Amino acid sequence: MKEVTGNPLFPVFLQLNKLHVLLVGGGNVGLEKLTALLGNSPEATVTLVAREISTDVRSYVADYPAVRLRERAFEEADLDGVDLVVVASNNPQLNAHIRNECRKRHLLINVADKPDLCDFYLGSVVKKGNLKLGISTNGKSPTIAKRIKELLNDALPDEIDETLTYMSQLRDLLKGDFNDKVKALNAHTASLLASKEGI
Ligand SMILES: C[C@@]1(CC(=O)O)C2=NC(=C\c3[nH]c(c(CCC(=O)O)c3CC(=O)O)Cc3[nH]c(c(CC(=O)O)c3CCC(=O)O)/C=C3\N/C(=C\2)[C@@H](CCC(=O)O)[C@]3(C)CC(=O)O)/[C@H]1CCC(=O)O
Ligand SMILES: NC(=O)c1ccc[n+]([C@@H]2O[C@H](COP(=O)([O-])OP(=O)(O)OC[C@H]3O[C@@H](n4cnc5c(N)ncnc54)[C@H](O)[C@@H]3O)[C@@H](O)[C@H]2O)c1
Repeated sequence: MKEVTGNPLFPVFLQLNKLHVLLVGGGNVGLEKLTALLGNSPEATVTLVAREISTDVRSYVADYPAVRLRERAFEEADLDGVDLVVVASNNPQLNAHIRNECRKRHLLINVADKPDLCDFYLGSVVKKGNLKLGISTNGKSPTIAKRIKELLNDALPDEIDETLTYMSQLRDLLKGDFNDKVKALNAHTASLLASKEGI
């Protein structure tokens, strides 16, 4: 069916542990974005460039050896060799400049709190072991995204990760062709929606 609601966002889950992220800005918002990146992908390579890097950022990255700090102004060469760009500076002209440079290089960019300058948004994240849910409100209300995260965090049992591990083992054990496997896996999980306890 054709999308008619005016929400064009396409969700993906990036293997950030294999990618190099440039983060520009080392203040409060820079720290928020850094926490979001490394909280999900502790092994991500992140280069943080900022004129001033806060002490909070410095103490946070102490546990992340793959983070490189560069305390200086942004330079265009910072975009060389990176896969993704996140900007959290307090300088609107700089934000717009980096956004334009990224467009020329076909690099995807997020400018914190500036939806018009973003190719992608960060989402609210629910994590239960191998289960990860990304929540977006299409930029309408990050506060509601946060509330939905809290709601789902409480609603989903922690044991769901055991179920995922069990299902993964079961999949490896199943014989037969692809269709038979899918049927068996569906049969095993058919009752899960019936009760929350079942998960
Ligand atoms: C999910 C999360 C991830 C993260 O930031 O890591 C995130 N914002 C979070 C929180 C949050 N941000 C703001 C508040 C204050 C309350 C409020 O203003 O609503 C709160 C709530 C709080 O902190 O309690 C301020 C704010 N944010 C944006 C604007 C501009 C605008 O809306 O126009 C303004 C106003 C700035 C101003 O007034 O100047 C824009 C964006 N923020 C997004 C993501 C993207 C859309 C995500 C979506 O579709 O839902 C988008 C479009 C771009 C982006 O930044 O990626 C994180 C959830 C934290 C969690 O899960 O706990
Ligand atoms: N702090 C918040 O909660 C909040 C909320 C909503 C919006 N914002 C907006 O987000 C932006 C960032 O907020 P913040 O609190 O992190 O600001 P901040 O002043 O703490 O940090 C800004 C960072 O940008 C860096 N920077 C500035 N010019 C630079 C350059 N040319 N090259 C490299 N780095 C440069 C600074 O050195 C600093 O590290 C601001 O525009 C602010 O208005 C902040």
